[in-house]
Amino acid sequence: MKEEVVKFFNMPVEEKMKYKLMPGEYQGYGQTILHSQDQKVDWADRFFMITNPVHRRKSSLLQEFPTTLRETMEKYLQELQKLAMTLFGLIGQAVDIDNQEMIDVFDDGMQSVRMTYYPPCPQPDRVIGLTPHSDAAGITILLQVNDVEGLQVKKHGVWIPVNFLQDAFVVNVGDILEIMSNGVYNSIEHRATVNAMKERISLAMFFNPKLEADVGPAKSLLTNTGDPPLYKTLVMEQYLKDFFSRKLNGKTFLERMKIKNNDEVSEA
Ligand SMILES: O=C(O)CCC(=O)C(=O)O
Ligand SMILES: [Fe+2]
Repeated sequence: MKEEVVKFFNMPVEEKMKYKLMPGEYQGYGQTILHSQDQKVDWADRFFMITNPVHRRKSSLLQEFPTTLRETMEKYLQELQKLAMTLFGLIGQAVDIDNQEMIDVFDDGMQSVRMTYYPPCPQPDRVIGLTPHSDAAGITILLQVNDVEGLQVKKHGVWIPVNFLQDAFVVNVGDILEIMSNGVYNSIEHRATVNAMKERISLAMFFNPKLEADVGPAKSLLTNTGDPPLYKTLVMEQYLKDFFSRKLNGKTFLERMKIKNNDEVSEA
C-alpha cells in the first residue's frame, strides 16, 4: 500500500488532474484548504474519497486509478475494515457498550480515506501541514507512508510529536467515539507539521457509523451504567452535514454536541 501511495503522488500532474476536485465537491485530488481558520498556509496536496457505502463513492475516482493502486487499495480497505471492527468490539467492551450495538452502528458503516502529501518547506514554521482538529470519525487508522514524522497530538495543552513505530498503525479516537462513550474516551486533537528537508506522506482511513445510524451516547452504555447522556443525538447523515459546514477548528464542533444545563433533554 505504501509503495502505491508514493507512486500515486509521484505521477505527473496531468495524470493526477484526472482526479481533480471539482468546485463544490469534496472527493478527489487537490490542494484543499480544509476550511482552515488558521492564519498559516496549509502546505499539502490531498486526495479524499468516500469508500463505503459503495454507492456514495465517486465512481470515476477508484475506477480510473492505475490497476495496481486500485487493487491494493480495495484489499487494504477490506483488511482495515476487519481491524476496525475488532477494535470497535474491544473499545465497546471497555466502556460497557454491548457488542451488538457496536456492530449495528459501525459494521458496513460510512468509511473514507485521505492520502496526504506534505512537500518539504524551507520555512516550516510559516506553514502548517494540517490545521489542528479532531477527526469526526469513530476511529481513524493512520499509516505513515514514508518515515518522515510530523504528526503531533495535544496533551494537557502541549503539542507532543507522535513517533510512528515501523509498520505499525496509529489509531486516533474521533469525536463520534467520544460521543458514543458518553465522554469516557476523549477525541484527540492533532495537527501535522511539515519538514524543512523531506516530504511526508500519510494515509488516513476514517471509520464512521452507518449514515442512518444515530450518533449519540450508546443506548446500552446508558442502560448498563445508569449515567445521564452528556451529548445530543443526531442521525449520522445530519451530523456529517453539520460537521462539514463548519470550519476545522480544534474541537469546537464537539462542544456543540454537548448537552448544556439549559438544554431540553429528550429521552432517547
Ligand atoms: O498526516 C497525518 O499524520 C495526519 C492526517 C490527519 O490527521 C487527517 O487526515 O485527518
Ligand atoms: Fe485528522
